[in-house]
Amino acid sequence: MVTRRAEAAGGAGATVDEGPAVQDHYPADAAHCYGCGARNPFGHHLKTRWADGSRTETITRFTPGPEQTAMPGYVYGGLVASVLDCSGTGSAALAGTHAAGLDLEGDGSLRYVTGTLEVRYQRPTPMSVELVVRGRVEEVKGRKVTVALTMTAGEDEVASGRVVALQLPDEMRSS
Ligand SMILES: CCCCCCCCCCCCCCCC(=O)SCCNC(=O)CCNC(=O)[C@H](O)C(C)(C)COP(=O)(O)OP(=O)(O)OC[C@H]1O[C@@H](n2cnc3c(N)ncnc32)[C@H](O)[C@@H]1OP(=O)(O)O
Repeated sequence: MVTRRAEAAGGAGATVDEGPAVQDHYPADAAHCYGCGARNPFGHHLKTRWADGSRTETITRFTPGPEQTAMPGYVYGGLVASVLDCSGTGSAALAGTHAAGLDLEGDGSLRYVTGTLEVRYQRPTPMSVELVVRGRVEEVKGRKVTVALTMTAGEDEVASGRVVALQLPDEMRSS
């Protein structure tokens, strides 16, 4: 378990980053994703966790490097979209697995793909600063989960968006 205390997340002593990362519980045959797959040696290896006990808010962290530059000192927008994307599908997996009454560590995670990704670039995103993505689960409806996302760099909200994720159909899983 990773526990981090972050004043920025809700005042002194607020506890965030509790519990297991959903990506560590993806089935091995569905863990190759560039953004979030543990089995992709070239990917981001994002880790998404419940932010607190409410099971509605998630948190994902990523620090970009110089190879992800748009212009000197600032992050490529496609990278921002990619991090929001897999933060969204990870949040959907947490929410869908929880809604199905499954235990992440005992049963593993359900797997979701992106149906729709919306991104609003609010400010230039600074390089080499930890980006913190917070997800808010808006709806779990059948196989579909909608997640609202914000990305902050330090004190600044640099991007926001929304992911509609669909539980991976069995035929895609076996292909
Ligand atoms: C991807 C390759 C996997 C290979 C297998 C290996 C496993 C590896 C795991 C992959 C992990 C990647 C995680 C990282 C994120 C990505 O990068 S995923 C890659 C990008 N995404 C894609 O390629 C997905 C392409 N799209 C599709 O395959 C299909 O359109 C989908 C998304 C599976 C949906 O098809 P479907 O399951 O037949 O959906 P359907 O039953 O028609 O609709 C169900 C509900 O969803 C809604 N819906 C359907 N499509 C959409 C949509 N696009 N937007 C919003 N709502 C939608 C419908 O309106 C309906 O809503 P309700 O009426 O119930 O309210």
